[in-house]
Amino acid sequence: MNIEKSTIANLPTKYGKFKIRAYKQDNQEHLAIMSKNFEDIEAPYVRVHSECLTGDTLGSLKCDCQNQLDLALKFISKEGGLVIYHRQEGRNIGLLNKVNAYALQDQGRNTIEANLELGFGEDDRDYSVVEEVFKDLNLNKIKLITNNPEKIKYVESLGIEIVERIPAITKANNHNKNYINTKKEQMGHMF
Ligand SMILES: Nc1nc2c(ncn2[C@@H]2O[C@H](COP(=O)(O)OP(=O)(O)OP(=O)(O)O)[C@@H](O)[C@H]2O)c(=O)[nH]1
Ligand SMILES: [Zn+2]
Repeated sequence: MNIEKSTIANLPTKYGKFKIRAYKQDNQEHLAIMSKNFEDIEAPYVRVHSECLTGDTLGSLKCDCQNQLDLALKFISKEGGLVIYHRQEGRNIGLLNKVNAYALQDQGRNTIEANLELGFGEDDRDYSVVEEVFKDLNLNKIKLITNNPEKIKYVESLGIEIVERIPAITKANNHNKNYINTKKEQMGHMF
């Protein structure tokens, strides 16, 4: 696999001081956001956060992404570990298609039905860059922050030991409760 990686730089944030390294795979650029001391931890906390421009940047209430990112960065800054910011917008259908999916959701489709109606799978993400990040940073034992059983399965398939799973549950609102319910009922997410 052809992966290009940056050198490591400092990134002071409102959450604390992190180090960052960018990874480029095909046309997607991803980021590892690491707490200062994570190399010294036997099993660091890891969050794989898939990009959601509408949530992460604009504060959309249609999903729980911004709250989950906020939770992960606070937690990792305090407890040690890393967030992999995985640039696969809209479960990897891209921003334009996600907006089309949102328009279908405005007409009553749920998050899965909208994707299928547009000719995509319910979740088209590919996590192969995550394997490269784990190798690059010598991670073989982690504590994974997620509700998503697919992420757990993927990490375990790499031979990485998950010593603990930390739920990424945040407060729901009127706009995202159906979305969260669909993830729970139809995608097996552990809420
Ligand atoms: N296609 C599509 N993508 C969405 C929608 N809402 C959020 N997303 C994308 O879904 C991804 C986040 O997925 P989630 O299901 O919230 O969470 P997860 O990463 O699978 O699982 P957790 O680790 O438990 O948070 C991001 O890439 C978002 O852009 C939607 O309605 N349609
Ligand atoms: Zn979102």
